[in-house]
Amino acid sequence: MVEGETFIEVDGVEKVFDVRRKVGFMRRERRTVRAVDSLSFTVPRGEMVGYIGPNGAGKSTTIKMLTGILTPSAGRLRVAGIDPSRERTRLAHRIGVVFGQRTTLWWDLPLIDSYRLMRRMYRIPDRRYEENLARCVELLELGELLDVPVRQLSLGQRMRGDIAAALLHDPEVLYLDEPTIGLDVVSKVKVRGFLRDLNAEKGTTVLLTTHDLTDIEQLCRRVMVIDHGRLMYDGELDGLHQVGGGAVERTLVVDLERELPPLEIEFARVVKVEGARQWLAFPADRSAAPLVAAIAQRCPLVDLSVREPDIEAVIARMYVRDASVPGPRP
Ligand SMILES: Nc1ncnc2c1ncn2[C@@H]1O[C@H](COP(=O)(O)OP(=O)(O)OP(=O)(O)O)[C@@H](O)[C@H]1O
Repeated sequence: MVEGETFIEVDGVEKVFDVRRKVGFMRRERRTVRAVDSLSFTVPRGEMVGYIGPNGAGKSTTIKMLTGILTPSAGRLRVAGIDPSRERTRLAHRIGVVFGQRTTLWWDLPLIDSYRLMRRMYRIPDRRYEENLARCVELLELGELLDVPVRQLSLGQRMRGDIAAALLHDPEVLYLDEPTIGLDVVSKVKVRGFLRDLNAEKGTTVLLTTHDLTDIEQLCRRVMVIDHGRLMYDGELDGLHQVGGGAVERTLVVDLERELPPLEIEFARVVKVEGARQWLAFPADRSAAPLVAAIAQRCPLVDLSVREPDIEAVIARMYVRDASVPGPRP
């Protein structure tokens, strides 16, 4: 398969769960949940795509079908030409998965022991294992952590350890489910930088699920939005920002040296004031730097932070959008 060729193919895929719920002492009610509904998209080899949506939208279910953990109720699914649920083991050698909220590492063992076990499980040739491990250790700064039991690692360290584990066998595609959840700013920057380099150097196809729009902004040109199991949007991130007729906003929170009336600054508006603290909303596609500079000219700043719009806010806007919004790609 060559670069640019379709690597992931999802065609009219559905996933319906049968759920039984206890409603009385003896009675159980049966109902079905359509977690994924008429889902179709393709991803070419080497692309990094954001896959976003509110809680319960169907993202994890999609990823589980792409890895072969779940079988679709209907439709056709192929990854590298393989039907995941039929040939899960064969596919496992070609994919890597990171679930941010769970670890694939052995909790009580030092990190390096998990890697050694994976080397055996995937039968990774010695040279490839050594090279990939060395690369991950260097770029993800794992050197000091290799002999530490996983349970003693911080969340950010553990996440970097998990990403390395998913890459030791050189997967052609990496599924990332919330890889930066709960990480501090420094760890987020490290993880994003690593993923960007991985994609650029190795051409790894990446499907990234996240609630953090900055992950998407910094890594993906294309974004797919899913809600109630259906694809609501598939296109450039910039297009998503315009959805709903107005750009999504970020918020600059400033602690001023003294209390002031709401600041009046071009392209920003004060949305809240509490003592010397003010919240200024500004378009998400503009830099905060000139805004900070303009405020600092009026009053010295004690502290500041920028809050990103969350995915829910972006999607909420999609429901009030006009008919001109681009729909799913053909
Ligand atoms: N094994 C299951 N049995 C029954 N219902 C399920 C199962 N797995 C998922 N669901 C339901 O399917 C829907 C989609 O769930 P899914 O976990 O795919 O959403 P998600 O977009 O990943 O959400 P989140 O952002 O909260 O992780 C939800 O209504 C969920 O309750």
